[in-house]
Amino acid sequence: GLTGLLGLIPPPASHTSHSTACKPWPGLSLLLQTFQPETLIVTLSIGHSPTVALLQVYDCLQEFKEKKLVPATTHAQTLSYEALLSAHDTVAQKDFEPLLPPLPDNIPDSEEAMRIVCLVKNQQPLGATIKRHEMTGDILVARVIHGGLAERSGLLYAGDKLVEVNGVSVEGLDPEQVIHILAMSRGTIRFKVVPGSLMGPFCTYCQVYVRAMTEYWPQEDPTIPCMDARKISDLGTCAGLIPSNHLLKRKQREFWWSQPYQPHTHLKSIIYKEEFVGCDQKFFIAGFRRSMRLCRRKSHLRQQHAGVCSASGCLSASGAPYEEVVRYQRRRSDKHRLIVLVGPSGVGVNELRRQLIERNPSHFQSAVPHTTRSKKSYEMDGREYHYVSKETFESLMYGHRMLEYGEYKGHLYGTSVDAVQAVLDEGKICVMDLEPQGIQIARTHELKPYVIFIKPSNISCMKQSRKNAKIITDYFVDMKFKDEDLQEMEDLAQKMETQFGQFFDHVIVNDNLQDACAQLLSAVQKAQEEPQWVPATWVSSDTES
Ligand SMILES: Nc1ncnc2c1ncn2[C@@H]1O[C@H](COP(=O)(O)OP(=O)(O)OP(=O)(O)O)[C@@H](O)[C@H]1O
Repeated sequence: GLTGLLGLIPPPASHTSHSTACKPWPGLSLLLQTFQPETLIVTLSIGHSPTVALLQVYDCLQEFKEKKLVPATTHAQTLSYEALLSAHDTVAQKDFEPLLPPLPDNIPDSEEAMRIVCLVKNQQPLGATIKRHEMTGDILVARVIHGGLAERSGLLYAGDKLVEVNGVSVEGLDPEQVIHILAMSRGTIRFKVVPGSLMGPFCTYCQVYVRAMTEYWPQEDPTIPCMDARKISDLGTCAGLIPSNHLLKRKQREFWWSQPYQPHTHLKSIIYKEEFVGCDQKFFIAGFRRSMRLCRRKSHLRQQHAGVCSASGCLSASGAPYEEVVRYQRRRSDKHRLIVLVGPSGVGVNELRRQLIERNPSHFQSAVPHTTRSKKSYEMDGREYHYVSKETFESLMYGHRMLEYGEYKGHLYGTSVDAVQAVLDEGKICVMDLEPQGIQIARTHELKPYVIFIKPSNISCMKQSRKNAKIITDYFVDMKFKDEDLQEMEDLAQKMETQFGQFFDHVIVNDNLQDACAQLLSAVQKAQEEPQWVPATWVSSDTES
């Protein structure tokens, strides 16, 4: 300002007699630089030399510096209204704020909880640190530094998830890469953020996501505090709960059956052998033996007749009607998630599993089951089965290390957690066939199962597609499907969906085999590579360990 300018100018040698001050004065050039030529022209036009004129300007400025600013109202009274309005309009039409880009018109529903934050960065740091969430891989605001730009804006909080910076998605980026984008940005920086659970001082709630574990009709519930809860009553869907004055806010995620149809035409025809010839070597697929499959089916039927799926068995692990869920993104260094295929007998679970493994046996694999029956001459321990004593088998059972087990013709068969872990430890994707009652046991943070329900298409379609299909039974190795088999399959599928639908991460209708196989491959890839909703306990257990 004025004080600063005058501070730079040394006072002239003879301050009082301007008329004699014709010798060089260092302040002269500074004044000349500061004032517009027109100002000097006005001064010169009243008949002074340039130096004297500038000295007069200097004196005026000194005098002005001492004056206090007074309110302009009294002076303004003498001005005309036109002059005042014109001054107002001139100021009002000026753009003092930075111009922000317009919001896009087509913001999807899923972005309802997103916030667009624009900060103007002028040579100063943002005053916030970021970190990568250990499990989800999200980039989060870690700390907002007191007094910094971010804090003063009141728009960014610790725990907020960064989605985009200046239109660039940060998904999959390292914090260092995001910092680089920020460092390179000048002027307005536009963030797209999802508010985190640690919200700022203006938000007193924290948001929790839950998955409905049972059907619920709020209209019939006299104790419901908020009718909006209706929106999360669909079995298996996830919703955000905000225990605040709004009580409940919907954040519906259509993640159950959202996989797009991707036709695939390069699948090989059906092969019924356990041994396959790969590019240059033979490989063996375990877990497809007839006794194992029949034992599994028998155990399912037995459990059905015994009504094993009690009300609480179908709810969450804690028996609650809702289960808290979080978004989980598998990191490249993490083990793969277990892929569980579930479906009514004969629907094609084993056919699909076999085709998937056959496509890439070095990537997909079955777990080798255990049995108490003795090894046959052509079998190898650890290839068809792990052959163990009844005592060993039972200790695995009672130690809750068996994901499924059953008895067939006096022998025990089952698949252990350790057998699945062995596949995952090799860096492969373990694909297993499980009766729905076993899903609860498999739902642990160590296996993080992704459950795919294989559903039959309608009976008339299946009559066509299953013309040459064969089912295995207790008495015949290969038997054609009868109409009642197809009907039974459809009925069982419906029951499974009703009782266990909350556990299904994805559903594939097995009509055309090649299409179903392509859908399976795509779902398995997404399960490993894209963020998915998982029980919150799976993620917190990992953080603690
Ligand atoms: N989409 C399809 N189109 C035609 N045939 C199919 C299709 N899916 C499966 N099949 C055939 O149906 C028969 C039964 O399939 P699969 O053996 O996979 O049944 P499953 O679901 O594993 O039942 P199980 O409980 O008996 O083991 C097989 O002959 C298989 O090739």
